[in-house]
Amino acid sequence: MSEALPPIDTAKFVAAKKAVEYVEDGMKLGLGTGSTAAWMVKCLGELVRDGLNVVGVPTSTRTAELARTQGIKITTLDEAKWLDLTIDGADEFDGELNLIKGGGGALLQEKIVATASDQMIVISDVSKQVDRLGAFPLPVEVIPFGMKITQALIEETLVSMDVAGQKVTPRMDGQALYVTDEGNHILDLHLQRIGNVRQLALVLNQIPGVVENGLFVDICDKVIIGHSDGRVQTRDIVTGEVQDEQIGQDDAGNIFSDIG
Ligand SMILES: O=C[C@H](O)[C@H](O)[C@H](O)COP(=O)(O)O
Repeated sequence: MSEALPPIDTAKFVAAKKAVEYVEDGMKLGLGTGSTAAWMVKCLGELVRDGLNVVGVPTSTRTAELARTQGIKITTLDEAKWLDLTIDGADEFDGELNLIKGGGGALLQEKIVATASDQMIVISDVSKQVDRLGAFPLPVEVIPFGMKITQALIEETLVSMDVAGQKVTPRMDGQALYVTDEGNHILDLHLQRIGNVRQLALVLNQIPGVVENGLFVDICDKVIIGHSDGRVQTRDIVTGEVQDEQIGQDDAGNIFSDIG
């Protein structure tokens, strides 16, 4: 049964629907994490049930569970070795398709998987598009041992780099520290605006105790931006091409999805 979606879900759904058009039979796919990526997994599940043969490497236990319920074959990155395409969401993206990721805590596996892919497509609603990254708190995954020292070293580094804001807060899950799929914690860096994204990404990873940061630089090739009226815009950073189109509408102009 066709069902009209609320505006934010429509934007995510149409971006996801467009992204799976890039999936070809036989591909090895990185499956992202988050509410937008979940739409992509559902759209992919529909194609798989129609006979598409793909194997997916999930970037979190949440995505692995969803992929299984959708009937998508999954494997590990080590088994797959290299991937054709990763499709994932983002918390922010700029004009060069640099990203902030990790709002859902999955940045480490997401970065490993995207880096091990020929291509990364980001799917997003238009609200994540920014001139400069940094309004969204930058997640940094740190090991539990000596976490307070790691936090202090990050704060010192931010001061020395003169990055605006500089408040660092441990991510919580109720009363306890948030624990990632890898058993680590997350520090959220409230920076407001990041001047030199590339430099900050490199410097953060030099600090002992930091496992990975949520800045994705030179990893994303294409962004598909969904709008609540069903329009999608696809921007390719490699070719510079920009394409606009309309996705799935009924006669009354409602965007619909048969995907449960
Ligand atoms: O850790 C989570 C991921 O990086 C997500 O892709 C990101 O937070 C965007 O999630 P959503 O699509 O739910 O906004």
